[in-house]
Amino acid sequence: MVTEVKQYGATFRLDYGLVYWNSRLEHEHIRLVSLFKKGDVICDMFAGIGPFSIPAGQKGCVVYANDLNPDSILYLKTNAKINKVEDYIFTYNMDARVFMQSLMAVPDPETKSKCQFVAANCCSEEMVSGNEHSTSNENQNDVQESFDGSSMVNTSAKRRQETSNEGDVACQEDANQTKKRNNKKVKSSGPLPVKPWEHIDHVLMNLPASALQFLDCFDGLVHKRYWKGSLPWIHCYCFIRSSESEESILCEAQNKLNAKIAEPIFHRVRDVAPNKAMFCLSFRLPVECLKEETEDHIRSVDG
Ligand SMILES: C[S@@+](CC[C@H](N)C(=O)[O-])C[C@H]1O[C@@H](n2cnc3c(N)ncnc32)[C@H](O)[C@@H]1O
Repeated sequence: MVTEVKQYGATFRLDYGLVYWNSRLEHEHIRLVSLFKKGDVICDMFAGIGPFSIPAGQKGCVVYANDLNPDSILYLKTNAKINKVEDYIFTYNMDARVFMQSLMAVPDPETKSKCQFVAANCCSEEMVSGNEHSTSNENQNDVQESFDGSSMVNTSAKRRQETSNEGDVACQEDANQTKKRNNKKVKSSGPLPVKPWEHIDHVLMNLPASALQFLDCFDGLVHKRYWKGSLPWIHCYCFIRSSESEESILCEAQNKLNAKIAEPIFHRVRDVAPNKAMFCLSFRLPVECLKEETEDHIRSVDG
């Protein structure tokens, strides 16, 4: 049965028989979205019908939202329209691991001509001065679920400060750069372009029964050479049973990442059974997870 529910001013249409919905997560949805800033790039690996993605879009974040269930994606698209944030939310229907790998793949120069064609069809009027993809305002959403790289170039939010490859990727953005960026004149009301392989602010992993198992996809996912600014926050949901501890979960996460997590934050979301609670483990992606390019790869990508 199709029904509508409201959370923090957003409306969600859904069919309980076809998609996941849990009203008891409302506080958690609000808590996490309150961490996002306007213009942030969000990657929602297990988006469902959008209880994180929709309010993030309402905040002016650009969201790459994925779910394996095609019905979830249908309702997510519907909900993006109902809440008038379809320009900010880009939907994908695939396994979360494949989604992340595709999203973070640096486009190959061999596909460049195709990329430019896609860019010409999708780019919302370009937005900021000096953007080499400046073009028309048509069919902005036609590039959803396309992973040829340039679709991403033209579908998202804010510009990042340029940092040298040797620079400290984990450092905070320079305040002046942020101010300059915010002062740029925006012709369109939609989001500004971003390349996800250059910057993502937050990755959401709300699949508590198995999200930890997906952390291995971050090992070597981010290309050090192309990344700009701070490394992303990963918010990975999990269950902790009475036989387990935060330390054992952290150990599991680190094993999957193949890197040590500095300053992990465990947030208790709710008790789901007498001996089982849902937690959110948040941490910055460790620098050790970054991929160093080989000389051959650099030559091939740079042409
Ligand atoms: C617990 S629900 C969370 C949905 C939403 N984020 C929320 O907070 O309500 C997990 C979602 O992950 C999706 N899912 C399960 N396995 C997946 C996979 N391998 N890749 C992508 N999505 C998956 C399910 O279809 C479901 O919508």
